[in-house]
Formats: sequence, structure tokens, C-alpha cells
Amino acid sequence: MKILVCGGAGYIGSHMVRYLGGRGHEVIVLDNLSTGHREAVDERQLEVADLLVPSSLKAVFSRHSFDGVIHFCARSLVGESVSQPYAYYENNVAGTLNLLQAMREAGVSKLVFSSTAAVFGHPETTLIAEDHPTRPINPYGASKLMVERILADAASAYGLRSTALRYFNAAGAHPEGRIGESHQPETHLIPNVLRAALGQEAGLKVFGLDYPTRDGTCVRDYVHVNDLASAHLLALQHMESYEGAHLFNLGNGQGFTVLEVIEAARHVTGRSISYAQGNRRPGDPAVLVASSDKAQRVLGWRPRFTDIGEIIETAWRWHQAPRY
Ligand SMILES: NC(=O)c1ccc[n+]([C@@H]2O[C@H](COP(=O)([O-])OP(=O)(O)OC[C@H]3O[C@@H](n4cnc5c(N)ncnc54)[C@H](O)[C@@H]3O)[C@@H](O)[C@H]2O)c1
Ligand SMILES: O=c1ccn([C@@H]2O[C@H](COP(=O)(O)OP(=O)(O)O[C@H]3O[C@H](CO)[C@H](O)[C@H](O)[C@H]3O)[C@@H](O)[C@H]2O)c(=O)[nH]1
Repeated sequence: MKILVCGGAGYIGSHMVRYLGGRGHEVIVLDNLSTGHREAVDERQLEVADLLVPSSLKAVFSRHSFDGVIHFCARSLVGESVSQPYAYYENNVAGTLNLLQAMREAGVSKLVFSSTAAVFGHPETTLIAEDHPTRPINPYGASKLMVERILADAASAYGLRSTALRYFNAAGAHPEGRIGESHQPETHLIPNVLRAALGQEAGLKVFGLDYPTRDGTCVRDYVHVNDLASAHLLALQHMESYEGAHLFNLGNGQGFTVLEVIEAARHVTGRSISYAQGNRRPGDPAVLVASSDKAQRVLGWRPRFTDIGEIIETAWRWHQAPRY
């Protein structure tokens, strides 16, 4: 297949590009490099374009003919979405609409979309399945839920085939260590913990030790980026036979507390990791763990990295010698 990966210079997108390339697919990356890195992709694959500039988008579709699109572009900082909601709705909703228009004009009818556990808000059950109520508590989650709705409408109006994958906590890096997670600012737990292990992050804080969990810290479901990549390819293949708008939750089905992640990182790195006790971060639910039964049953998805130590080890390889 020839696949357009929008946001392919970013963290998860660059792993997707590697994964597809390794399986013989032809890939073009569309990215405005706002949070992505030129060094994360092969220059020959890269089309620098912006979802908010329709002419730049259309130019990409006129130069290539795609079998499908995987769409990772977004602004994705929860806190920032609360203070700058217009920027989030503009990039994540209006930008996606521009992409959908360009796809329609070019006759491209399959899309895989990055959704998020943030569509659920405060969960009502410990294990979150696809039919769990969606009540996002911040503009980031709301913007992703709006796109899910647009995709459902596009399926009935235009026959667009789509799959929204709601990832829980993407983690780890390609085991070869050439690509990895590099955000500025970095808000995610595992990179911050590993930077603390390297002595690069003096101010590591655990946000809240008074949650109703086994050690008082938040529980999250960490899923390896390469496992996310494999689910995207399965979703594209699934849409060859099934029309409509599909939804899947993606996680490992196992939750780890913040303190358990720090302990696992101590074990992997063999270094001491000190932290301070911080206040709760606004908008953080106590527990977010996915039920990925549907993805396993319908797509045949099998995550390979189920051990938190193994996931952290791949990230550790990257953080010791990051290339960007
Ligand atoms: N990282 C996680 O744990 C996580 C969890 C759930 C969902 N997601 C979603 O997965 C996707 C990828 O996340 P990530 O962590 O790799 O983010 P990232 O910021 O590393 O990657 C996003 C990429 O999209 C590009 N981009 C953004 N806006 C664009 C635009 N208007 N035009 C062209 N390119 C644009 C950026 O330059 C970047 O390369 C996002 O949609 C995010 O909301 C991430
Ligand atoms: O320096 C840090 C960073 C994080 N945390 C804690 O560690 C846990 C994980 O935090 P991350 O920021 O790594 O991940 P989130 O669970 O907040 O975010 C993930 O899930 C969200 C949905 O809830 C969004 O989809 C987001 O893009 C995705 O990365 C949270 O309890 C957070 O409070 C800390 O204690 N210290």
C-alpha cells in the first residue's frame, strides 16, 4: 500500500513510519514540524505541509496517490488545551476537516485516526471498554471526540471508512534506539523519570499521592509505540473488508501507579531517581486502564510488550543517546 502518515515526524507517527517501511509499504510523511522532528524521518519521504493550510495539503494529494491515510497530527497537551481552547479546536478539529476534504477530493476513502483515553473523562469502571460513556473533561479530549463524531457522519454521508484508535499511555521507543520520544516541554511521566535518572531533570514531581489507589498515585495503562503501530496497520487492513466508522481502545489492560513506574525505572537503569511530592495535576483521573478485548478479537491485535520493565528499557536506550 502507499500510505500517507500525517504527523509522521512526531513520536508515535515516526514509529508508525518505521513499522510500515519494515513491512514493504510505501510511506509519505506530511508534517508541519511544529512538535515533530525532521531527523525522525527519511528526508525523501517528508512533505512539509500544514493541515491548517488547505493549499499545502492539496498539493501533497496531487503529487501522490494514496491507498489510505493515518492521521497523528494534533496539539495534545491537556493543560494547554484548557488555557488555549481555540488553538486546540482549530488544529485538531478544523485541521482534520481540511484533511478529510482533501481526501474526499482525491478519492482516498480510508483513514486511521489517533483518538485518546481523554474522551472518557473520569471513568465509571476500572477497565474501560469502547461503550464506556464519553464525557471529556478538557478541550483536548473534547476535540478528539468531535472528530470521532465527524467520522461517523462522514461514513454515512460519503462512505468514508475510518478507524479511531483511542490510545491510553503511549510509551517506549523503537528497540534499535534511533527514534524515540522528544517533546518540548516534556510532560509525560516515563521520559521525565528517565531524564531524572540521567541527572537531567532535577525537579521530577509525583503529581498527587492522595488518590484512592494502592499507593496513592495515579494508575495508567502503558502501551508500547510499536504495538500501537501494529494496531494501525491491522486497522487499515480491516477496513478493506468492512465499511463504516470503527472504534477501538488500545492499552495493555494492566495498570501501573506512578511510584511503580519509578521503581521499574530504577531497576532498569540501575540509578537512583529522586522525586518530590507534588500536588494533583488538574484533570488527571485516578485510574485509566483499557479493555482492549475488542481490538484483540476484531483486529487480531496482540501487544508484544506487556512488561513495564521491557517498555521502559526501550525508552532508556533512546534517552541515553537521543538523536534529536
Ligand atoms: N502520546 C500519547 O500518549 C498519546 C495518547 C493518546 C493519544 N495520542 C494522540 O496521538 C497522536 C500523536 O501523539 P504524539 O505523542 O506522537 O504527538 P507529537 O506531538 O509527537 O506528534 C504530532 C505530530 O503532528 C505534527 N502536527 C501537528 N499539527 C499539525 C498540523 N496542523 N499540520 C501538520 N502537522 C502537524 C507535529 O509536528 C508532530 O510531528 C496525537 O494525535 C495525540 O493526540 C497520544
Ligand atoms: O512529571 C510527571 C508526569 C506525569 N506524572 C503522572 O504520571 C501519570 C501519567 O502522566 P502522563 O502525562 O505521562 O500521561 P497522561 O496519563 O496524563 O496522558 C495520556 O493520556 C491522556 C488521556 O488522559 C492524553 O491522551 C495524553 O495525550 C496521554 O499522554 C499521571 O498520573 C501524571 O499525573 C507525574 O506524576 N509526574
